[in-house]
Amino acid sequence: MSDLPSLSPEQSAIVAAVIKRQSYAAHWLVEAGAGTGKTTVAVHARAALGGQGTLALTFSNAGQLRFRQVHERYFPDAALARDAVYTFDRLAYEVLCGHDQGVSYSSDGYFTPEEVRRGVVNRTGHMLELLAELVDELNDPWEGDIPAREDDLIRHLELIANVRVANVFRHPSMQAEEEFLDEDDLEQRQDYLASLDLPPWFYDLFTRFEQRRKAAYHLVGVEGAAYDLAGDPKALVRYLKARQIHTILVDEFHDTKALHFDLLRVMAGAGCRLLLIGDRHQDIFAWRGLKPFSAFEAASALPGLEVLTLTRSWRYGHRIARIAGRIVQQLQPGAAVTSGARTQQAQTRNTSDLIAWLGDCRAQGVPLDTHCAILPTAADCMALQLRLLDANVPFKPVERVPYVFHGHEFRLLRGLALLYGQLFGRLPAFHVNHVYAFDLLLDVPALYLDPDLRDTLRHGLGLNSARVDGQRLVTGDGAIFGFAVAELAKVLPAELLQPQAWPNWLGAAIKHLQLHALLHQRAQHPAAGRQSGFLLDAIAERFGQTEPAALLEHWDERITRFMKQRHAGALVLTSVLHAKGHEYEQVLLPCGQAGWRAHLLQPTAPRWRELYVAVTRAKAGVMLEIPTPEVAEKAIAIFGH
Ligand SMILES: Nc1ncnc2c1ncn2[C@@H]1O[C@H](COP(=O)(O)OP(=O)(O)OP(=O)(O)O)[C@@H](O)[C@H]1O
Repeated sequence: MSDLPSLSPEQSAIVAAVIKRQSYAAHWLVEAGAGTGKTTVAVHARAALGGQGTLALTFSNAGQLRFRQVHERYFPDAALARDAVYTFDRLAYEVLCGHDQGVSYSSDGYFTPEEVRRGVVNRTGHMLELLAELVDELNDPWEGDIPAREDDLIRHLELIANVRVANVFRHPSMQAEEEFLDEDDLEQRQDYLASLDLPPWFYDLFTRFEQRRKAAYHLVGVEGAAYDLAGDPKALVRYLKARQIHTILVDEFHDTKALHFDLLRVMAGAGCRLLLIGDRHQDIFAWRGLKPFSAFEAASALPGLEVLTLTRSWRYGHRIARIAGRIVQQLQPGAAVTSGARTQQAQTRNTSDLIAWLGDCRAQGVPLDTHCAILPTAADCMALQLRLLDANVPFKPVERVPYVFHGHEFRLLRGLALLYGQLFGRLPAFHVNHVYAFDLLLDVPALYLDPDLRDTLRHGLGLNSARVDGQRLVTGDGAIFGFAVAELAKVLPAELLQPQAWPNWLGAAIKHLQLHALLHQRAQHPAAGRQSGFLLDAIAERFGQTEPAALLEHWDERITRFMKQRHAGALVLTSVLHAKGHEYEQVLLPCGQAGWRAHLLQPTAPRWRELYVAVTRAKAGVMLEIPTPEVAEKAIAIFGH
């Protein structure tokens, strides 16, 4: 007998509604809290419809994977076809490339299978080349306003992707040609870009990049293909008709942005019924370049919409449900609450010092791999790693959260320690990591480094060589490296050439080289920029305690030891964005400078939503760190005593 849980009556009622209604005008919106079984219901609805003619869509790859996993769990004998569940972008790619059946659905047929085979579709590498050329041209008359190193270009591509999904540049005022705009119009356009945290040069970059990409006959690649499909809606209609698709299931509906909703409108217009499933309080995307968009409001205008709900969480019991409920009330007073089973064991605990508590667990041999520390940003995760390293607690960052010693903050400071050694002491023994740090320093704008000199230094160190398996073959030569550092030291601002004690010099260098501003500018969104600045300060504080040459040797030895010692019982570490869609036995919420402190002390709607997502990942327990009475006062209102 299967030990799988059967659907609850309210879950079954949704599945029944979807299969009973025959009207093509009808759509359903299932608005339900975290852990209520939204994905589970979507999977069952698909199965009940027989699979044929049904297409499931998610926003993220993680969501698509989760849909497949739940399907496999419940229906192990009915393998899910490749084209049964797609992300919006993957669907668009399939439609525009006619990949499956050798058919081109596109109106002008510009992506035939033959062309796809010949590689007209861009990989990120092509896009970067195109962008690098463009930035080079645009930068000439503007004296290099647009940052141009490779990781800057990658970030520009991300920004371009964000404004695509927000449909920012499909707005008529954005499309008008510059020469037809008067000064007021231009000013409005700039204000609008600034309101999305986009730099003034972004308009030119985006529009020209899109023109070139299209002229070069290139599709965006899978990521971002939805943008091209929205410009070619008939292709989508042809695809739906050819495959006789009549029902679209959208899981993670809360992540649907303006662009995706445009595609849903096209699908509804083509006669498809939509089943939209989401939790409005889990909408936590707030990247640069995204304008606010409520998928739920947009859905409410669909003709023949029936709104359904799920009221009980199956992930966690009543205690965690109560915390989640209090957060929801902050966001939407009077909103229906999601309940949790009274019988389900769930603990909500707190501690004044999470790291000390973890250290105790470790000392007692308690494995920590069922515990996941969730933090607001990746920079927060990296700052927490410093505390964990200090306390010798093993940890494992998951998804795309980097190790702190691979981050820009750490590398920039390593670079400063090298410069100090060169100027006033001795250069530490050569280590290849020094070269990566040096590479970042070369691009600090406040150094005003001559581009030719920068190129020569990079070339000497192998930093311009081609990548092999994502890595460059840098030159591991201490003599060349010493020469490069000496050259860079010569162009430092005068204030930094005066001898000063190490920690004071470090502080002065951070200030004169405007590293906080640099990190802010590099971050994907303002909160991440702030946290990145805090992280820089936290590392600087530790670096300031040891003389530079010994400092780097000490850290390299420490890092090597840590990497060797990682083992299965390590604490999982992730950011709230990456935790979405996942569940963990125990969720830990650190509240130091890196953590949820600002969310509790200065809450805003986006912060409440992030806290809600973090809390609702827990199956069996939530532990909150309460380091100060000030935090305690606010925390009690939400987390109880
Ligand atoms: N009827 C049920 N009986 C028992 N467990 C269930 C039931 N429905 C769902 N679950 C379990 O509850 C948990 C949450 O389910 P699911 O992931 O489908 O919820 P969700 O609403 O999509 O979550 P999220 O809001 O995080 O996206 C899973 O562990 C799932 O197996």
